[in-house]
Amino acid sequence: MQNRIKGSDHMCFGCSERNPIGFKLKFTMDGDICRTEFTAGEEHQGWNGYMHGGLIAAILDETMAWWLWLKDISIMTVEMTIRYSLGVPVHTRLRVESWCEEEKRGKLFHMAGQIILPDGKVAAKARAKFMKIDPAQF
Ligand SMILES: CCCCCCCC(=O)SCCNC(=O)CCNC(=O)[C@H](O)C(C)(C)COP(=O)(O)OP(=O)(O)OC[C@H]1O[C@@H](n2cnc3c(N)ncnc32)[C@H](O)[C@@H]1OP(=O)(O)O
Repeated sequence: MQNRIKGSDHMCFGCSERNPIGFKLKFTMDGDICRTEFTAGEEHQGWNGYMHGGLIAAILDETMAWWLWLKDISIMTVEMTIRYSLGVPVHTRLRVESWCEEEKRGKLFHMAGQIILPDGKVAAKARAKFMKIDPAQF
């Protein structure tokens, strides 16, 4: 899976440059925080003017996953909850960040992530568990 994710033929909805309908997110590690930025368009709406909640979940999922991928840890999401505190407006530059809260036996990672509006308010916060997997099995 690692090669498929990082190789030139991967089609990940979150991060592939080749996926025509994907987010095409790019990630950097800033100390122990994984960061990306995103601006939602009309096509990402749920309620008029606001981003769809399922797509917000996808961005948070991807950003938490990349904290682990950037450390060469192959994982899959096994659980996620999200607190949606504020609507996420379209056509607005969003900051997204993730971090690790706890690692259990090197196999289960308790992660967190959040979407921050330009005024610094947290619009959505996720907590999720990621399980280490053997990439050869996928
Ligand atoms: C660049 C990266 C982008 C990637 C995209 C972003 C990430 C994603 O969205 S991944 C896609 C969504 N996730 C999935 O499709 C995962 C589907 N799940 C699976 O395939 C399997 O459950 C898999 C492979 C992860 C684990 O299967 P398996 O090895 O059989 O695990 P299983 O035996 O059930 O559990 C192993 C251990 O973890 C524990 N566990 C499982 N789930 C949880 C959980 N949610 N919380 C706590 N513990 C858990 C089990 O209790 C068990 O514990 P123990 O070893 O002590 O008995």
